Amino acid sequence: MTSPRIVHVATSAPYDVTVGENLLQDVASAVPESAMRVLVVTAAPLRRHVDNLKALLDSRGLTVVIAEVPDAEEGKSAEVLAFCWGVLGKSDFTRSDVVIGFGGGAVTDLAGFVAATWLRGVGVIQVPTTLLAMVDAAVGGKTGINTAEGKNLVGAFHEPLSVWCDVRALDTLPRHDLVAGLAEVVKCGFIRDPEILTIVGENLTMLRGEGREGSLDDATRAVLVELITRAIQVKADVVSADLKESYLREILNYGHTFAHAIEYTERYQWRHGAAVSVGMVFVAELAHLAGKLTEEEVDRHRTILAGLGLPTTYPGHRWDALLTAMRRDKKTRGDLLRFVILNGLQNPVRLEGPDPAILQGAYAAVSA
Ligand SMILES: NC(=O)c1ccc[n+]([C@@H]2O[C@H](COP(=O)([O-])OP(=O)(O)OC[C@H]3O[C@@H](n4cnc5c(N)ncnc54)[C@H](O)[C@@H]3O)[C@@H](O)[C@H]2O)c1
Ligand SMILES: O=C(O)C(=O)C[C@@H](O)[C@H](O)[C@H](O)COP(=O)(O)O
Ligand SMILES: [Zn+2]
Repeated sequence: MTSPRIVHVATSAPYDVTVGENLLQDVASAVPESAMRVLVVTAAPLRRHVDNLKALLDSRGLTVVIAEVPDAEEGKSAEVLAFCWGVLGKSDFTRSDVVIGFGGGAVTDLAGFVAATWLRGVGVIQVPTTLLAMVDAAVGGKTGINTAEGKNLVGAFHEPLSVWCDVRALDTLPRHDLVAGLAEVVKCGFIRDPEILTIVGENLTMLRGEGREGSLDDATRAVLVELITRAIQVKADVVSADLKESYLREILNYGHTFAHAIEYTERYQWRHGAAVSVGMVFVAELAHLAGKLTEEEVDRHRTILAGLGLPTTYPGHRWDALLTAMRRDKKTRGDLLRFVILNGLQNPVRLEGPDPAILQGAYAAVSA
């Protein structure tokens, strides 16, 4: 890769997202001069990378505290949040100190919420290390945790100071996690950027990466850099126009009403991206039954997602549990379920209070 790609997020507190290689020195340099202490929130699989970052932060004379939290969704809990507050308190963190989120989307969601809540808000630098966190979770300032009742039910909008996507981190990412991240990339293709669908469609075998061992090859990395940059651009444009999700931002939730219900029902044993994949097929079917998408457009969802090796079906006979979870979705207003659907590709609209018969019909269409 020649030079890093930079996407600017033009909110009222603007920041840059950098996509490049070997960025740890840049991350260390991005900690503001005013900071004395840095809390790095991370999970066990990232230990080696974090040790390298710590050495760079140490050499800047910063006091570095590492909070290693339970991996994946287990880290997004009130107990783990309180653990991080305890670490910050015991280390005398002040408002000029900084949190770094170093890991997948679960870590960046938690780290962002730790920063949002400590002393009512300190700076956070996000260093996403999964594809999904690079293209989505670390960008846009949505932070939060899960509760016993559902996914992401508690959180805050708290934008990062900067975001650093080091694509070399993807060399150690398990193949199924890379593919899960592609679901959010494809989402950006369906809601806004058709070129994403073309690029993914032309490189399905390469992106699926069956039998791949070790580092990504240069060709795959180049395709990923293009897709990562495009997906971040979609998100940056949307959150720059509507940070707090008054309406437009809801389009980034395409497929998520059903997806979050799957994650909750499955006790978070499904990866978020895999659930989003099924969720997009569900809303595509819903849009078809509402007369907004053609059969061919629904098939395009299935072809591209299944072509990447992502799931497109979910077991039948779980409707009651799924519906209960969907009612807790943040787009719900009172008793009115609201879905983001497509009225033609790249034209997201809202479907409010759909007839229960078409909801059941869409479920039947994705049932295995
Ligand atoms: N805030 C937002 O806007 C937003 C957007 C999308 C998703 N999310 C959230 O993000 C989470 C999903 O994120 P995810 O898919 O990254 O899952 P994840 O954070 O659970 O990470 C998946 C696994 O990959 C490991 N890992 C991370 N980087 C690695 C690396 N470079 N090499 C090897 N292993 C590595 C993790 O430790 C974990 O075991 C969900 O909680 C979802 O709700 C938030
Ligand atoms: O940034 C957004 O806005 C999104 O909806 C992006 C989603 O991919 C992401 O999973 C987000 O965490 C969902 O948020 P929620 O508000 O539905 O919890
Ligand atoms: Zn998502």
